[in-house]
Amino acid sequence: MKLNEIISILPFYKAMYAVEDVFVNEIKMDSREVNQGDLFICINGFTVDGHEYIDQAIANGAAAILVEKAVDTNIPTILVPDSSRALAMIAAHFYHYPTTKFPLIGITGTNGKTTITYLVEKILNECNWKTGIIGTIQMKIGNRLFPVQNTTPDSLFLQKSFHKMVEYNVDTAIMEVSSHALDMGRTYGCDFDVAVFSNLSQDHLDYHKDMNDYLRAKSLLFSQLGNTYRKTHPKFAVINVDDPSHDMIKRSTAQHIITYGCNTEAAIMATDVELKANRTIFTLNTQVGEISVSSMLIGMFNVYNMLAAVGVAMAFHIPLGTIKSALEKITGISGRFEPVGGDQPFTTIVDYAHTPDSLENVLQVIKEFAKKNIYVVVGCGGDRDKTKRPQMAAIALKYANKVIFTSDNPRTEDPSAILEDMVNGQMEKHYEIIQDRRQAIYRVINLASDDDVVLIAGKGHETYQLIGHTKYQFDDREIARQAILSKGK
Ligand SMILES: CC(=O)N[C@H]1[C@@H](OP(=O)(O)OP(=O)(O)OC[C@H]2O[C@@H](n3ccc(=O)[nH]c3=O)[C@H](O)[C@@H]2O)O[C@H](CO)[C@@H](O)[C@@H]1O[C@H](C)C(=O)N[C@@H](C)C(=O)N[C@H](CCC(=O)O)C(=O)O
Ligand SMILES: Nc1ncnc2c1ncn2[C@@H]1O[C@H](COP(=O)(O)OP(=O)(O)OP(=O)(O)O)[C@@H](O)[C@H]1O
Ligand SMILES: N[C@H](CCC[C@H](N)C(=O)O)C(=O)O
Ligand SMILES: [Mg+2]
Repeated sequence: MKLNEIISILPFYKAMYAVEDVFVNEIKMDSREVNQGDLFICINGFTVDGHEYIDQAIANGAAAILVEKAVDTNIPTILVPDSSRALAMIAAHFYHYPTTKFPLIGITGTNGKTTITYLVEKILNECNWKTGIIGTIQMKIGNRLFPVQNTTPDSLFLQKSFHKMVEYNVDTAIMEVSSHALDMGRTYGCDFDVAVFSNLSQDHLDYHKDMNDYLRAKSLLFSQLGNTYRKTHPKFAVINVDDPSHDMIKRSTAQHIITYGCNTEAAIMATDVELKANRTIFTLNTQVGEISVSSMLIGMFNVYNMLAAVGVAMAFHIPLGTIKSALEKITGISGRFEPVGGDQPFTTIVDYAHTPDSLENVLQVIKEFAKKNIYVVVGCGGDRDKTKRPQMAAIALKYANKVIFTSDNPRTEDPSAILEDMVNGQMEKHYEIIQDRRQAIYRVINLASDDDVVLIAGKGHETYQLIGHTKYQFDDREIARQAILSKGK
């Protein structure tokens, strides 16, 4: 695309050097990835300032650069007030507004986003729709998998990926939308058709200044819903009305609302809920009828996740029978309440609970069904909300007979300082601290005997441990399996 066509969508800019005949091959925001003929967009990040890498981008062959600070260059340079915003608009334009070509579903909330994404995928696949997914575990286009660095990647990665989805002819795309992404504008330029709100509880107070600010960020998905009119079908906000924050979310959108819940009157409700150790049965009540559902997903929180997915299905007029058959086929979601092992006389569960609310939810389910002792291995991530550390520790101690506190992803923090934040001031003392996560898992598996339940929380599907800036190969499920095999040898 020609540079002057790319910048034609920007309301304000100042161009230095002639831009008329410059052809742009690709858009890049990382100087290390720039190739001959690319447009390099300088982003002032949290760690470094992209403007510092202009020379490298030029040496790699950049045809032009876009900046938000005056710089001295000898190639076509575009100066804008805000290069992150410009990047989002330019990326959408460069890739021909891919999200106007299929319905886009965005899912936000503190817990349940990944789970709901895969439930929605299953329902849509049941209708033989081709789907694309972007979220915590990976990007998935049809059956092709791609790694992602963030739950919601930056605007350039997003628009490029949606373009791939158009090429693959997806019928719809489903994505998790994190509060960070909304706050940083990674989803500017996305044309959402359905937005889901699952719940709000404490997390990310390292980034958001308080819970109100966190909620404000979440609400941006709903104010962004339907702000373009390229698509003709109606837009929907799917909202959990049992969550105390639902009202603020409702007030953030001018679009149609589909409510769901169990305790408050809603368009979609679950009644006669039977929570069993290996199954969840409920009556699904909707405005088009009711049907019974028997799911292999465990726990009340998964009833809510299923209702959210039903809300999305309702926005697309998917028949109840199809929804039921999809929900009943799902055996589980990677790293979410995932059983490990098989023949051992105790139960081992790996779960991605890394917030106080999710840990409490999962432990409530385990408490309900555990016949004997409950053992928990848990830690907290470094460079993340410190205030959740003592809360998660207290929750683990409240439900478990013994807790092994260990490292999660310490990142750049001292692992022993994170553990100190967790245990400092705890009244209950039935815990051990084993910083090395592998040893902690071996210890807990050795402790377990007949009919006990072991919960290994926090890392779920993750296949690495991030210590300092290094990613080490690490998978809780793999280590737990090895520990079970070697137990008693
Ligand atoms: C705090 C934060 O969100 N940081 C994100 C941000 O990184 P950053 O601002 O530090 O980037 P930077 O390293 O300063 O680089 C600035 C610019 O210089 C460029 N650069 C850099 C080096 C170089 O040699 N040349 C060069 O051009 C970079 O490409 C970039 O354009 O931009 C990066 C690229 O988009 C993100 O990957 C990164 O997410 C980091 C990894 C992260 O951990 N983010 C977390 C907090 C996050 O966003 N989490 C939410 C999920 C939360 C949840 O749901 O629980 C998420 O959506 O993932
Ligand atoms: N609706 C829910 N309410 C509370 N806890 C939940 C809910 N759904 C799942 N959980 C718990 O939260 C954990 C994470 O679930 P999931 O990965 O679906 O959430 P997420 O919102 O995608 O998380 P992330 O913010 O890391 O992307 C699960 O392993 C489970 O312990
Ligand atoms: N999306 C969450 C994931 C946390 C997972 C946990 N294992 C950790 O590293 O803290 C975050 O980036 O805060
Ligand atoms: Mg997720």
